[in-house]
Amino acid sequence: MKRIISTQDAPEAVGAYSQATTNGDMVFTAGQIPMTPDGDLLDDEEIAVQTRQSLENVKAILEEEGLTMQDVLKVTVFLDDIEDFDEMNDAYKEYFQDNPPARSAVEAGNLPKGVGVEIEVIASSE
Ligand SMILES: C=C(N)C(=O)O
Repeated sequence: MKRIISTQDAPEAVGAYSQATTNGDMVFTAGQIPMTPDGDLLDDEEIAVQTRQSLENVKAILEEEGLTMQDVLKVTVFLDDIEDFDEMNDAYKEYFQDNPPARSAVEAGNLPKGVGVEIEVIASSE
């Protein structure tokens, strides 16, 4: 059965979605943008900073469900500008050093709130 995951350690949704959902096994996070849990938008920060905040939000949501970044199976990274790929990737590596999950990284352009990056993951407790 679908269950909503919610934590105050990640920013509230900026639209009509939940921070994450689970069926008790798989966890699907919403795309996390570089916004602090207090609601401060880091859209003017460099892409490395935006990437780290997005991944900190992912981490907090997973922790709410008792999972860690090691439990992530798949990541999708949406970039406003694919030219930011290398900078994003360098910051990203800090969170996934060994046995990194599968990942897709694409230029989406015009991300919500004018941010440079949005990151969503699928994780599993199994
Ligand atoms: C930021 C989002 N994840 C959204 O608007 O769907």
